[in-house]
Amino acid sequence: MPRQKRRKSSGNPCFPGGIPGGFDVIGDIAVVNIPAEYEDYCSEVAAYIAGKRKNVRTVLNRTASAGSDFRVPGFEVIYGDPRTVTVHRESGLSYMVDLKDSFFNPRLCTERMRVAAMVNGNEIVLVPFAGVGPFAILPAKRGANVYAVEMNPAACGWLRKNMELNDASGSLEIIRGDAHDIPDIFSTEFDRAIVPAPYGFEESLILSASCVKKGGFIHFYTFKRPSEIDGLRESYERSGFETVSVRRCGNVAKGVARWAFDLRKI
Ligand SMILES: C[S@@+](CC[C@H](N)C(=O)[O-])C[C@H]1O[C@@H](n2cnc3c(N)ncnc32)[C@H](O)[C@@H]1O
Repeated sequence: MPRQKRRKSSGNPCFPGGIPGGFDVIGDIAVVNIPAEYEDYCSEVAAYIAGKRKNVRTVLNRTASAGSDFRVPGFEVIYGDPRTVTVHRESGLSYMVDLKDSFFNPRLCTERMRVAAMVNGNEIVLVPFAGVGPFAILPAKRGANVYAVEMNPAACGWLRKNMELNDASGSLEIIRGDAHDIPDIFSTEFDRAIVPAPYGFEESLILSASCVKKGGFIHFYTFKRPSEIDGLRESYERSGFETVSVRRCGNVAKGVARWAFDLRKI
């Protein structure tokens, strides 16, 4: 049930510069992470968001960080319909997701388009950590044969649903499994791997790349401080990768950003 307003206030007392940390809109659900010092203002935050984004029917506040293996945070409903299932539209495709059981990050939309634009229709592409499918379905729609690996059974269910919703069934195979087992699962030599690894999964670069052919590409996502990037590039080179490009794509914590490394296996 929507949470009761704890404190009455007039006007908009909190956010002359916007809500700290901002908010995400996934389909018609807004997700916010209200800092402790503002927790008395949940109703005002929700009303502010709903006033700014007219398509929003529900506002969820994160109550626990996405610490689990499946990267799913805890939520409380602070505005509107008490529900967590929605359909998000991105790059002409639809993604259905239940935010209480599966991860989805709308902030990576541009990044997904950037990478998918590099994929040729005849490629075989590996996508570990596929979630509900945004990194996997886009290249499948470009005609590539995509193998998506995801460990969360609920996310696999949504991935299947989204594959059908977007008419990508002919070019996408879903493997429910642990990305650590990739070298044992596949004997395929992939042309490309798109690896949106969760925080701390550095080993998934080498594991995924072991199934990519020489000259093939790996798009690897990692969370680092800017001062670590030159050293990382050198360590990737020592491990047999050429860094084609590296770009920063979003801050995740104070001083820490998400980085996309486009690597070529030498
Ligand atoms: C950072 S999210 C990326 C999800 C998706 N690619 C996206 O952009 O929305 C990580 C995903 O990896 C999955 N995951 C976590 N550990 C895994 C593992 N060892 N093997 C396979 N999938 C895993 C989680 O369930 C989650 O869906």
